[in-house]
Amino acid sequence: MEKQPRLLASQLLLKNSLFEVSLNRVLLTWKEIATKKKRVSGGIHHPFKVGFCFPKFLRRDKGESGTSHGVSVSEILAVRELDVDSETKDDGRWQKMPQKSTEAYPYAFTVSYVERAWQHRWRCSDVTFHCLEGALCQQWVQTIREQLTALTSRPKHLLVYINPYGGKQQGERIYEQKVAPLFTLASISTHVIVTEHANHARDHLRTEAELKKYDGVVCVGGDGMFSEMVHGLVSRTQRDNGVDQNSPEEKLVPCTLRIGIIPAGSTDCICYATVGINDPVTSALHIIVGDAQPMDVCSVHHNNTFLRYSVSLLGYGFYGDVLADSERKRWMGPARYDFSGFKTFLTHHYYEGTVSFLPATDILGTPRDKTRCRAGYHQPLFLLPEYKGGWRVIRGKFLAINAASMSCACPRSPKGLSPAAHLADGTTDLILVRKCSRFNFLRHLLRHTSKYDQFDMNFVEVHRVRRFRFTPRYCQSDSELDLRENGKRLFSQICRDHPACSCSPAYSSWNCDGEILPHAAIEVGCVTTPYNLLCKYTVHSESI
Ligand SMILES: CCCCCCCCCCCCC/C=C/[C@@H](O)[C@H](CO)NC(=O)CCCCCCCCCCCCCCC
Ligand SMILES: Nc1ncnc2c1ncn2[C@@H]1O[C@H](COP(=O)(O)OP(=O)(O)OP(=O)(O)O)[C@@H](O)[C@H]1O
Ligand SMILES: [Ca+2]
Repeated sequence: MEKQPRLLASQLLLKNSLFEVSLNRVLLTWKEIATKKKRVSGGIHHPFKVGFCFPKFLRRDKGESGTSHGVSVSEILAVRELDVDSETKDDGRWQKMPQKSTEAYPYAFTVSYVERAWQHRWRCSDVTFHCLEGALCQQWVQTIREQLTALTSRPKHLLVYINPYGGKQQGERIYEQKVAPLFTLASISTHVIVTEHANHARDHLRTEAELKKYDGVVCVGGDGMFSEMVHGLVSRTQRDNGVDQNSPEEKLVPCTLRIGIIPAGSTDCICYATVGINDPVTSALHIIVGDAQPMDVCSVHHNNTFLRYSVSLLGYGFYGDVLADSERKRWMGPARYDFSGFKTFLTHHYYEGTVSFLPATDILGTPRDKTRCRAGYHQPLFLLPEYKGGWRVIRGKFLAINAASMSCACPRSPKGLSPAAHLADGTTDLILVRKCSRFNFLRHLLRHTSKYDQFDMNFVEVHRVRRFRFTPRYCQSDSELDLRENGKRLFSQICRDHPACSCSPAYSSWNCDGEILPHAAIEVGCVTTPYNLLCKYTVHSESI
């Protein structure tokens, strides 16, 4: 790294030890100055004692002159002057300073910063430096504040929507107890809306919200809430730019606001697959430091009519049936998916139809790669010079047809439905699971929870695609495809007509990021758009 000119350097007291503290445009570092007489009790205050990974750029070396630490300026959350008198009043957190030290260093300031903890978790940590003079203390506070103000990617005003009914119905509590205090610490002003009904956030964003006042929007909830935000923002942007959403060929205009997710849902796959963990504090800290990550958005059409956008899973067959069944059991909370998953596994329905897809031949990388794409760990993608290939058509009987635009990693399956899917490459991984025995399907499902390859089975195939279409076999006319009206009627008719069909219904439903689509025949196009999530790392993908 290029050597940066020093902005400030002083000898300051940290707990009972003297440190050489230095600030440049990139790093704040503090290094213990060796003294003959070592401090007797308490140990120096250092936040990384208990085996944590170090923050970005942080080093802790123990050379001749003692321990040294560093934190990236981009991961400093706040700095504030401290009332030393109140600090030394024992609040259980700070130890009383020896009389000699407080007398000599009566001024202090505290720096709050991101500490990288275990398994992708981030935590907020504090370090307090004591100064000899008030002017020096103020100079440090002012200089660090100036550095933070210069970080233009950080949000200052956020519009927050809380779904009080998502997941375990803890959205409001999670926000008030874990997130709001961090936003206050980082001087972020918020306008908070607790939603009163489904689609409240979507409609407010689409029509009413004064978006100019905000640097980003935040949803506290699950994948369904995130989907509401995407629909509200994307629809508004297309309307404002005269883009016809009903045309499958139209290019989406990216919107300028970023969306942050505070996970408080049942699956939280969008948060988990991007950040690596579904942890509200981690997400809040990513939002504060202004991290961003573009992501793929698939638009789903039926007969030249726009249905929905999808950013994670479009699933027909197994995941569609699990969702349809689980919606009636919302009262069970997140456990509804396990219950309906078990039930759907036992019913073992397959669905006949035709899948046509346009393979993504102009990129390197396949769904069978061993690489993992999370924000911050992005594998660079390369454009191949020439685009070749046309549509491919596969007919068959499928237990599941899944299109994963990202890995879809979640606590149930930490590697996800398609572990090597990229976040922002304009493709989706199309996974076809053909009719097989219950035992084999169970083996396939179990592999989502282990290191074994779920695609390495002769009834499973996976293709990285730019577009795909699905037409169910018993699709007689387009008007007939309103599932809610015709699904049941067709089911009984087909069972009468095809006694060997094991009573599999003609249609399943599409699970589109946790919402049921009203049609079985769909056309899907995938594009990369900079709908940045605020809760991500800063590294941008080489998106196409
Ligand atoms: C035997 C254990 C096998 C476990 C296999 C686990 C694979 C789990 C893969 C999860 C993929 C989630 C994709 C994300 C979808 C989200 O856009 C959506 C909205 O939040 N969530 C769901 O649709 C929620 C979908 C939830 C699906 C849960 C499926 C549970 C299957 C349980 C099968 C039990 C068989 C037991 C036989 C003895
Ligand atoms: N105030 C509300 N009352 C009822 N439903 C709401 C309200 N606000 C939002 N919703 C709807 O609740 C549904 C579920 O929300 P959410 O995605 O937050 O939780 P989840 O379904 O439990 O989690 P996941 O999607 O991660 O599985 C969404 O479809 C959303 O439209
Ligand atoms: Ca993708």
